Amino acid sequence: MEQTYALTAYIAYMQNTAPTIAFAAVAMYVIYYVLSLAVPQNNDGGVPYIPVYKTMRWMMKGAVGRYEVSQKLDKPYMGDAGIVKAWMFGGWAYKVSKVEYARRLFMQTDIFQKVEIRKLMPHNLGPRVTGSSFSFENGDTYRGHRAVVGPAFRRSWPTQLFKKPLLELMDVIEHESAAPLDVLLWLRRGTLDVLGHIIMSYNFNALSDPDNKERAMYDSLLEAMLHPLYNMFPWLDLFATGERAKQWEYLGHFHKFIDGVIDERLKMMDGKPALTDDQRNHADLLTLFLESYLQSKSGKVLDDRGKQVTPLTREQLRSNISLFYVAGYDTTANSLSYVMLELARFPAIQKKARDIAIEVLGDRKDVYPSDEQLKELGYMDLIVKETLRRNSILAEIRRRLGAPVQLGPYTLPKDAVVSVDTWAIHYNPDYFPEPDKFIPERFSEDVASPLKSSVPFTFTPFSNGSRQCVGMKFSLIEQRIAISLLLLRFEWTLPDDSPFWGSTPAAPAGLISPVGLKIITKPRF
Ligand code: HEM
Repeated sequence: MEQTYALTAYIAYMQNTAPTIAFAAVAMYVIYYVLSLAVPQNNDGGVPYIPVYKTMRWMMKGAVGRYEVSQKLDKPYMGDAGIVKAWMFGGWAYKVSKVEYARRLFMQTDIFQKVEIRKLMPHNLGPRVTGSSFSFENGDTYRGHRAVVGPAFRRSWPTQLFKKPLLELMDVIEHESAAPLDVLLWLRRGTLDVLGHIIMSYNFNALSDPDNKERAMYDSLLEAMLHPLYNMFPWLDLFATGERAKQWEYLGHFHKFIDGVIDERLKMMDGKPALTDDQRNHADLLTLFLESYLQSKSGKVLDDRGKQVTPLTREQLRSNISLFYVAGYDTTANSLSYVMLELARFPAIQKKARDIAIEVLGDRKDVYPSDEQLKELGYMDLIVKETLRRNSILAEIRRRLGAPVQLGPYTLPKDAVVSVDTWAIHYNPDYFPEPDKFIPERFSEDVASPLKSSVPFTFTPFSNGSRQCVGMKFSLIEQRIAISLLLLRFEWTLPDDSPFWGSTPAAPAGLISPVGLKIITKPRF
């Protein structure tokens, strides 16, 4: 009887206290976890670090601007070390701002390897979009992808390829010019229509049909990929609900959509004779990519070391096409938005550029550059370069260490994630004198140009070395044409009360874009 009583008392005691014990255990674990985040292990020789709560606070601030983050958060912690570590992708990652460290990251590709982001964040939605595509592979797998994907980008880019969507963009901007233009919105739609056309002759109708389902899904997916909170704590995707759960569904739709286009094109191309040079000049990227894929199936494609390439799987074909969209869409739209912003802030440079466009193309509404005329519009490239120096779209160019690396007094451990901090370098007065000034001529080939930048590996909006952006030429040509047309068709300025006169609100990380930018556009004809 006594024993039964003791047992009942013990069970009652446990029932009352078990939740408390469990809660205490969880709380202790959380405290331990937070502390372990806050103080990184010193296994690198004492690289300075940014406390987690500070990074979190800045990430949660919304559109504060990358310049502010760089100057007020990164710079003070980095000091003279030229390196700092901060919490990202669920762990501590390094950022470097010394040109010597950056040079090694770009050139020593055997050690500074591309981050295979699917392995780093296995539960996260972002890496599923671009899957096993060549941007996230290393070694032989990368070489195989590159051999098949490369020819689609190593081609001429006739101006006619861009004509229809870019002229449509100008007409839409004219139509919208009664009120200040939501620059990012319309340039994103315009560049998506260019991309759809050039990648796989698909018309998203992003300019003419704002409700297009594919575009809306695709925009939402991109937003999901770059969400700072999910990139800081990737495991949150295990508990995706609401909008995030919907974005997981969009991923399935998007993959199915790309698969459908590939199937149809393969059916059309399989067994057909090889393309002529003229057909190749006017073909879309998908055609060139699949031509090369079909050749790899007959064992005709060799990588840069002369090794026969294993044909890509269907999933890899789809992943590479998805990558072209992800890599080429917002990057160019954001860059063009910043060009409009900088030329609004600096009307004398806008006028100089317009005079050049008029001299080359004539002062009429209905002009469009020929391939020959495009060569004479090189000043637009200087504007794009200076714009990208001041507003680098990819704030960080990231690698993972295949072996321990000595950088100055520090030894970074194998597997550490290291990135080049483009904003810190682009605003360093040792590399770019008077960095706050907007001076396109610093990128001129003329040695007498003022404040010329001449230190190698310091201007890297498109990265550097063998992993430099493959779409750079394509993007520069698209921007050269778009800027010339904008200058001919419009004059533009910032509203008097625009916050962009004094600062540049933008997302603090990920792809940098001028959030909320409005510009007054005045048609010239
Ligand atoms: C202003 C526009 C653009 C900017 C600023 C930009 C910037 C970059 C940067 C910084 C990289 C990273 C390379 C690295 O990790 O070292 C990259 C890679 C890449 N970009 Fe671009 N990009 C732009 C436009 C485009 C366009 C239009 C396309 C294609 C349609 C494109 C396709 C790619 C691809 C496929 C890669 C992966 C290359 C590799 O991993 O080897 N990009 N880009």
